[in-house]
Amino acid sequence: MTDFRQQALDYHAKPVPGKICIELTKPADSAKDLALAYSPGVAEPVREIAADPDAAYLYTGKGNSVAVISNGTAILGLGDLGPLASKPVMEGKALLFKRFAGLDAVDIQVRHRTTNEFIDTVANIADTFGGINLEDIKAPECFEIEQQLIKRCNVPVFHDDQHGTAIVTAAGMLNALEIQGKQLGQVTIVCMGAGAAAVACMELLVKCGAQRERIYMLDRQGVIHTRRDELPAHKELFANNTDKRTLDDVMSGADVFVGVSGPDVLPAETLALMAPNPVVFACSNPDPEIKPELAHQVRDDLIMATGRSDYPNQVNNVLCFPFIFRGALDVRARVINDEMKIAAVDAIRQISKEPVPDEVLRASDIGSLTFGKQYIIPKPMDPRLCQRVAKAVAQAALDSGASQFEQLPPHYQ
Ligand SMILES: O=C([O-])CC(=O)C(=O)O
Ligand SMILES: [Mg+2]
Repeated sequence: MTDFRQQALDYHAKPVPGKICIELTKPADSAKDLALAYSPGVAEPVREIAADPDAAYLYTGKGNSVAVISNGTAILGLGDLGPLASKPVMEGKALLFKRFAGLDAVDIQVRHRTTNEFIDTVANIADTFGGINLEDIKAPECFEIEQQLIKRCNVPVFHDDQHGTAIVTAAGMLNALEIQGKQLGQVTIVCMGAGAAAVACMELLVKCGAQRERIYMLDRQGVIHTRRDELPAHKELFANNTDKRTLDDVMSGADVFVGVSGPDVLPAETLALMAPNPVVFACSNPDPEIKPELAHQVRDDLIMATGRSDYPNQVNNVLCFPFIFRGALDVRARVINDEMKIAAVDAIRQISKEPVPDEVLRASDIGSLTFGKQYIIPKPMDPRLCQRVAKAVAQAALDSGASQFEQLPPHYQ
């Protein structure tokens, strides 16, 4: 374990500190090159953009760029550790944007006093980028922040921990339930955690057919029910009219557990209470709500997923955010709407049901992968994700009127 810690630190420190850098896309060797790149040549695109802001997509990197913006108030499942401490995660997101979707992401950490100050900061720089990916911002502020920024920005704004996590969770859940022979509309769901990811996951599952009355959400005080006082608006949405109060109460006979809370909060004895053939998504990062080894010891009929890459079934927003932005930016969508999110769910689901390319098996160091309990969702390095998810998202943007384009760009046709 210490060895892994050192490896992780060395990975980040050597040979140069950090995980990303900037590269030039144009020659900059001769005096002529510099005259074009900088003064006087640069004045020409300046005039074009001043006359028509859309010209920025033609003459600058705007259309291929995403800002990854955090204030460090909910870094993974680690908590509120401040803006600067979130930088490795935000650089990590930039690494993933580039590696999986060819997008140039810039990580930005914002220090602020009030929520409005954060909103103003992001709104004031948004035009620089093709899209804004909000990351690791705690609830309940994240809801207000995202809603205000969607209103104020001309480019798509997407809170990854809400919607990226929700899209991947919904895709994995629908596939897992299909394998277990259950219907989303009939299952009882326990959601441990009531933060950004929890609320968004449950909302998207409801849009996909889950029944709100069969969802039990828990925060640190236990089950969120209708007789609790002074619930914030986002918890009110999932206040259940029930006498059940504890995790054990709601886990008895439950079909699904979704953990988006913190490490080791699901005891083995509680897992044992679930209905036959349960689905357990323990998605807290980096440490899940229950260790897969322990879960499998307790029962052999479950489908288990975590947010980590070192276990089967990684339910992590990396399967979504690079591709949803790729699709959205490719058709210059103004927003990322529900139609685009559902299109991403369907595309991710479908890929895992098809034969897996050899390069994915090699990269995962696995001999074979077939749709089943150990493989409910594609691997992040599957090249089909970029082609298929981005295309589905782009098409949904066109069909739903979120894009100003009339047809898909040629590389999708
Ligand atoms: O970074 C990850 O692995 C997933 C994520 O967004 C989070 O846990 O906040
Ligand atoms: Mg996150």
